[in-house]
Amino acid sequence: MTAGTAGTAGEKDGVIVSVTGLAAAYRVRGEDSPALAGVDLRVDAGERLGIVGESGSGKTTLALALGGMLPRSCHLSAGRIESCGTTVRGAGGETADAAQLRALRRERIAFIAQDPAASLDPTMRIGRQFSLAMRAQGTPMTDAAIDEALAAVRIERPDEVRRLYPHQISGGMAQRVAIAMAVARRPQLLIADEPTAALDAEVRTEVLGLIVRLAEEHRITLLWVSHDIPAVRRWCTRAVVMNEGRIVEEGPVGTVLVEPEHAYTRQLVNALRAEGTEGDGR
Ligand SMILES: Nc1ncnc2c1ncn2[C@@H]1O[C@H](COP(=O)(O)OP(=O)(O)OP(=O)(O)O)[C@@H](O)[C@H]1O
Ligand code: NI
Repeated sequence: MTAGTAGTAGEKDGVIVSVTGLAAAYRVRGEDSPALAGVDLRVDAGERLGIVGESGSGKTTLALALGGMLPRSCHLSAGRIESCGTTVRGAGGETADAAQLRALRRERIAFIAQDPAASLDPTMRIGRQFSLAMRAQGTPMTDAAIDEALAAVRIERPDEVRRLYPHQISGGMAQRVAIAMAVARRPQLLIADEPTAALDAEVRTEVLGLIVRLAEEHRITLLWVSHDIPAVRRWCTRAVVMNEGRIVEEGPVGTVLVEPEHAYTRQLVNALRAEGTEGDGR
């Protein structure tokens, strides 16, 4: 539905995301299964926000809602979402229209999903899909510029990689290509949902560091959904902890993920201490 009040609103200075009272549920076999139960979230320009919390706590649902990317089975029952100046959902339930959402996703938000293979077209050479994606958003890139973007994510011999199909490169390299494409679009907001879950530990650390470096370099606000608390602590500026569809704790990473107040967060952090996996931030 479109209403006069929805659409591209005058963005308040420096506020990239503003969510209030957001409630969402998935329709499963005719029953509503709640996923978000009243979420308030504000993200300012230049922040790197980590969203952590146990599986099923609503992280992905929240991330998708920001870009109006939820599947049809999920409906929003309350709340307001403003992303990069677009009212994705107004408080009265009015939503941005398809053209506004397309513009938002093409020009201002980029999404890096968990599975790199899924975000690349298996039938097209890397260079061609890179070039088509850039042309689609009205900022075409030369092959030389694409090579530069690939080199920036530490792909050696980018001119060769550009000529390959996705199945001819490793998962780690495919993920780097996906990151290079997302960053080349120069979005205001980059949403990464467990972008490295499919990678081994060594590559994961490198790729995460790359995303953060590129986000800083190009002043891209980063929203990063992760189970990796030490990595969020190392690379994000602020963290929110979700539990059962709510944000139960938020603040600077040095507080929330080191000396948490909430019992649930403390349990997460203590579990890491017991495993001995925290400490060096990897
Ligand atoms: N497509 C779907 N259909 C039905 N229910 C869903 C769907 N996607 C998510 N859910 C449910 O909504 C709730 C929130 O899920 P969500 O995927 O947002 O959690 P998450 O924090 O991202 O979990 P994870 O860490 O496992 O990715 C969960 O109860 C989940 O089972
Ligand atoms: Ni998820």
